[in-house]
Amino acid sequence: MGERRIWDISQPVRAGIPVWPGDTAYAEERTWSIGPGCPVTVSRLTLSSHTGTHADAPLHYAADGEPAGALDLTRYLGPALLLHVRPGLPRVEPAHLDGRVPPGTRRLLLRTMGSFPHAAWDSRFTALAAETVDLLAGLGVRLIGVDSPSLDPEDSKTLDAHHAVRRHGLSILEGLVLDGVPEGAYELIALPLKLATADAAPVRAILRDLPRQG
Ligand SMILES: Nc1ccccc1C(=O)C[C@H](N)C(=O)O
Ligand SMILES: [Zn+2]
Ligand SMILES: [Zn+2]
Repeated sequence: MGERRIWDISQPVRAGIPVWPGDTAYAEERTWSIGPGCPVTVSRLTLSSHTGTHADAPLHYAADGEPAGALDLTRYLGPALLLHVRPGLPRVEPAHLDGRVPPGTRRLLLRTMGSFPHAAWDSRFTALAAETVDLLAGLGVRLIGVDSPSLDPEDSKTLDAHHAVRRHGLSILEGLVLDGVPEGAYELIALPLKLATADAAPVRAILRDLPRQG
């Protein structure tokens, strides 16, 4: 039985990782370094709750929303469908997914980029129309994952897509790296760090090919 391929769909978190304009830059300082009388390397990490590939908690977009430590883990582990949409769209509209999401799809990942902008922040990322969130919830989708850094446009003040997610009680992954991953069905594993009271948490997101039938 061959090993099932693992697709690493996570951003490398490192000094200089592009972050949301004005957000906390990632920093890593050595608080201990291996040397005479010191057997270890230890680091202090400074980062935003939304650094890299992460899961939003409802607390991020609702003051009374649950924090990252309370997220339902079943959302972040299990069968998922990956679909590509044309790069450069301002928003994914219902028509872009017409007939492509089988009813009963629980986890839907959308690749909206031609290639992930690892080197620099790109403000022109693709958002989701609130109507698309409504459509997906109606089909049974319970987790939406995107390569974009947000479900809403960078300058949004109303967060229409996030609030549609809130209304339907859906889960969110943002900042996925989906370059080179073909459309299709996979097993998603992307468990949020148990940051008990935070508004979001980093994940190590991977896809695994499904077991061969028969
Ligand atoms: N750091 C921020 C500061 C202000 C407003 C948004 C952000 C975000 O990171 C967006 C977030 N990833 C989101 O879930 O939409
Ligand atoms: Zn976020
Ligand atoms: Zn978000």
